[in-house]
Amino acid sequence: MFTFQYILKLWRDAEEFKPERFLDSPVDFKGQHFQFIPFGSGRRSCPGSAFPLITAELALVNLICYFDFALAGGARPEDLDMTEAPGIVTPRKIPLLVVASLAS
Ligand code: HEM
Repeated sequence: MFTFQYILKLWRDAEEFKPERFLDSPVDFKGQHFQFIPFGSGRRSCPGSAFPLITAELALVNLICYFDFALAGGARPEDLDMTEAPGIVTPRKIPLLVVASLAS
């Protein structure tokens, strides 16, 4: 049974925003590594996973290409509170406020 406490043990500094933890990591999303299974695992895993992988990348690339982003109110990345709220899609407890401006 996956509990939040169990997941905290699987990741170092689990509650900190460290996307670089995935760089050069053997952990991937394809259902073999149970600490990270966004599309489930096994025979009932998501058959549609290819679609969001491509479209999410496309959307993200377009946002990064056309906008500059800054944290609202001059907040610093290291001060972000990454606490999660309960829910099916694991929302943030405190909303992330960013200011987007057209890239120069
Ligand atoms: C970011 C997008 C998506 C995420 C995170 C996601 C995630 C998941 C997860 C976690 C499951 C349950 C797997 C399990 O029970 O072990 C699932 C099942 C499923 N997903 Fe997705 N999914 C996404 C998009 C899609 C899309 C775009 C489609 C179809 C075009 C799709 C079709 C399905 C179907 C049919 C199942 C049921 C599979 C079964 O029970 O055999 N999903 N998905």
